[in-house]
Amino acid sequence: MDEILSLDHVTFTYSPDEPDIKNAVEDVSFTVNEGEWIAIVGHNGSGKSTIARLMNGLLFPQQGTIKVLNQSLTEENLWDIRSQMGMVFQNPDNQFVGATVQDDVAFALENNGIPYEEMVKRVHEALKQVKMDQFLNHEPQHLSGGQKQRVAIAGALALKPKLLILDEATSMLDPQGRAEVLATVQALREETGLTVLSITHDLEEAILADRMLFMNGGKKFAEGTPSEIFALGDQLVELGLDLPFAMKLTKLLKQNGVKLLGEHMTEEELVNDLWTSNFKK
Ligand SMILES: Nc1ncnc2c1ncn2[C@@H]1O[C@H](COP(=O)(O)OP(=O)(O)OP(=O)(O)O)[C@@H](O)[C@H]1O
Repeated sequence: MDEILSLDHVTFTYSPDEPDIKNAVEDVSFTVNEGEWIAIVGHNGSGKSTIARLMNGLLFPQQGTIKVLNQSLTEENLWDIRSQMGMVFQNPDNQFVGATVQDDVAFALENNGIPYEEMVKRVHEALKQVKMDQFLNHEPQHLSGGQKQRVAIAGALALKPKLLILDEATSMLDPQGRAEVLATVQALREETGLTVLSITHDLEEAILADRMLFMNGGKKFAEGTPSEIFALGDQLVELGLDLPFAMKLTKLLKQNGVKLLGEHMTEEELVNDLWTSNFKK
């Protein structure tokens, strides 16, 4: 599998002249391979946003290396490397630059000097991929939060990035908007094999990833599949993370003597187990 991004023993401090202040990111290594969805989780101050800024070249580490497509990220190749990464941020209202949906998606293409016909084609394709092609001429203020984030994803996709980074991209949305955005990302992965890195507080989002990195106090506390990470159970809670709803309910049901075969991360799995273990004849 091709490596898209890697951090190798990366350490960063916002206060290099003050050794008493803890590093924001300390000795963190991980790799994102082509086609994977990696989720970085952790409570406030655990270093997630700093990692996002480091990956995007807004900050440079004091120690360690960051590679994108096997190229070390430096001030010289920053713009070239950035163009390979599509980023979607937290606030849907801060990301719109165009007066209409299509202007917005076209904006970065225009800045990158993409010829007009190619630009029109890419805008249509990208909006179709996020199922917003019927909104071409809509004004952003008339869209829901979920729709705005889908347009932001289209804006990133139009540049044909190697990696889509979602930086708390669902955290300001209502449950419906969040579900819409996550379904869009899942569909894109199935249809195009898109590589995704999401930075999130939302464990329901992290469950969808192939692998999770759990940050604590600037360090990588654990890395594994969602099942491996959630198997840490109470340790996660002690370190400030809430467990997914289905896991909490499974625990309570078991404590109350309800027969269940396993632990469950999703409501669907839990319902299936409840049904087979208790009602199915
Ligand atoms: N601009 C800054 N200047 C100085 N210290 C900072 C700055 N930004 C973050 N920090 C510190 O770096 C550490 C990691 O913060 P970071 O914002 O990366 O964590 P986070 O996991 O993204 O938190 P949150 O979920 O609240 O955004 C914290 O101790 C934080 O106080």
